[in-house]
This record gives sequence, structure tokens and C-alpha cells, in this order.
Amino acid sequence: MPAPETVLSVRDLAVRFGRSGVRAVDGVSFDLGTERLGIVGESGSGKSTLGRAIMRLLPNAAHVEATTLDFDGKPLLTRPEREMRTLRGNRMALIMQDPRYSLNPVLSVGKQVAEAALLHAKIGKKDAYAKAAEMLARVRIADVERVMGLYPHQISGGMGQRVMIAMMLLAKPRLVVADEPTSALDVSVRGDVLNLLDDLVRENNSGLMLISHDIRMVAAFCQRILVMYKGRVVETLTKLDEAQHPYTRGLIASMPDPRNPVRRLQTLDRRAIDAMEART
Ligand SMILES: Nc1ncnc2c1ncn2[C@@H]1O[C@H](COP(=O)(O)OP(=O)(O)OP(=O)(O)O)[C@@H](O)[C@H]1O
Repeated sequence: MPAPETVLSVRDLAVRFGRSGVRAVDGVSFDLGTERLGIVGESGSGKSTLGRAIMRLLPNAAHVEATTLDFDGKPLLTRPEREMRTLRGNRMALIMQDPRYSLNPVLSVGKQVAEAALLHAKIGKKDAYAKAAEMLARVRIADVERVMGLYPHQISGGMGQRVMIAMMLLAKPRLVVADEPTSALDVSVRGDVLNLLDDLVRENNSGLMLISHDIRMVAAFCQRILVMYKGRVVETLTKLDEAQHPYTRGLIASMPDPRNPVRRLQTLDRRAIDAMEART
């Protein structure tokens, strides 16, 4: 029986696309507590597939297997889709790269945050708009009245992520999966969005999976990092200078270092990485 603070328990999770397809996720195991866990890897390493498998949001062509995939101590893989929909709207939340795809395009920002308030804050219609305005101010949107009247296509990516986080402050999810939540944003607002995400998970005692290709950003924000290569976890780190695997070192060397921006970036030495993987 997992400890009460275990949000998610994953053992031997594997995902295949198509009958004979390669394993996009291959034997991944980890526990997530009420912590910030980073999932990093290059493009195609299986990060998003892992996040979506946990949310049960993969297309039908995906075959998902695991010896354990428990959320709050209960198995996820056998839950009916109806239950999953309820879970996703309440206890589990997904933040994607472009928030405009997660927001309802035909509802104004004010209306959709007010609907979230009606659903989760157990208040009447009259108070829902006031609550929505309060939440939008909490995510540091300055001109709340104006923004409430806008539609998702009229707001910036950074504003969209703030609106998503405002709705999650109402839903109080136990698990937040954030898949590249800042990669489409201007550098100037990335830090603000990460800080809001931090407030969200701290306030609700949630577990956070932060998926990103940017190992430096993840290391600055998360307490633990799983490094993925070809669907497998090759290394778990708490700090970048613990990295032993040539792939992890390659990922670090291939990302710009804000303290040393003129350094020449390296490319991955795939021969060394594959030789190391063949030994394990
Ligand atoms: N719907 C799908 N059908 C078939 N193959 C897929 C599907 N989704 C992902 N894959 C494959 O699974 C592997 C892992 O992809 P995934 O998107 O999880 O990687 P990623 O690390 O998140 O990369 P990126 O950062 O580019 O999104 C890739 O080889 C990809 O082509």
C-alpha cells in the first residue's frame, strides 16, 4: 500500500503505437509525491506520451501496459472513461504548450472561469463572476475586467496559461501534468508562469510533472528529474552536477547556459550514448 502522500505510482509502464510499433515508453517506473518532478529528454524520447498515458489521453492506437499505474492509491488503467473524465476535470489537470487549445474557443475568458467557479467553489451564479475576477487577479492579470470579455483567440499565450492556472486554483487538482507549459511563451513571461504554477501546486499540496526538453529550466524548478531516452528513464537526478550518463551530459551541454550565454553549444554524441545504453 503506497504512503498517503504518494500521488502517483508507476511501475513498468509501456506504450506502443500500433500492433508492432516501437515502444514510445518502455518500462518506466517512478513514484510521485507532493513534489515537483521534471521529465526531460530530447524530442521523441517519449515525454509527452508518458504524460498522456497517465492522464489516459492517448489515442486508441496506443497500447498502454503497466504492472502498476495508481493515482491516489487506486488503479487508473481499468477506470471507465466516464470516471476518467470526472477525474480529469477535478483531481488531475493537464497544462499544454498552447493554452488556447485547452480553453473553450466560444466562451469568453470571464464566462469559462466563472463556470469553473460554479463547478468547484460551490457558489451561486451571482458570485461566480466575482470569484472568477478574484482568481484572475490572483494570477496577476492586471486589467481583469477587460480580459474577462475577451475570447481565447484574442489573448496571448502567457495570458492563456494564467487563465488555465486560475481555473486550476478553483479545481484544486491533486496531480498537475504540465507539458512544455512555457516553451511557446516569450522569455520575459516564462518565469512568471512557472512561479504561478509553483503557487498552484504548493497551495493545493499537489504533485507536479513538468515535461520539458529544457533540462536547465527543469533543474531550476524541480526537486527531482527523470531523464528519458528512447522511451526509457536513463537517469534520475536532484541536481545537474550529479549527471553521469553521456546523454544527460549531452542534453545539459546542448542547452544555453544563462550564466555563460556565449559558450558554443554541443550536439549529442549518439554513439557514446547508445554504447552506454547497450551495456545496461
Ligand atoms: N499518436 C501517435 N502515433 C504514432 N506514434 C506516435 C504518436 N504519438 C507519439 N508517437 C511516437 O512516440 C514517440 C515518442 O513521442 P513523444 O511525443 O512522446 O516524444 P516527446 O519526448 O514528447 O517529444 P516532443 O518534445 O517532440 O513532443 C515518437 O517516436 C513519436 O513518433
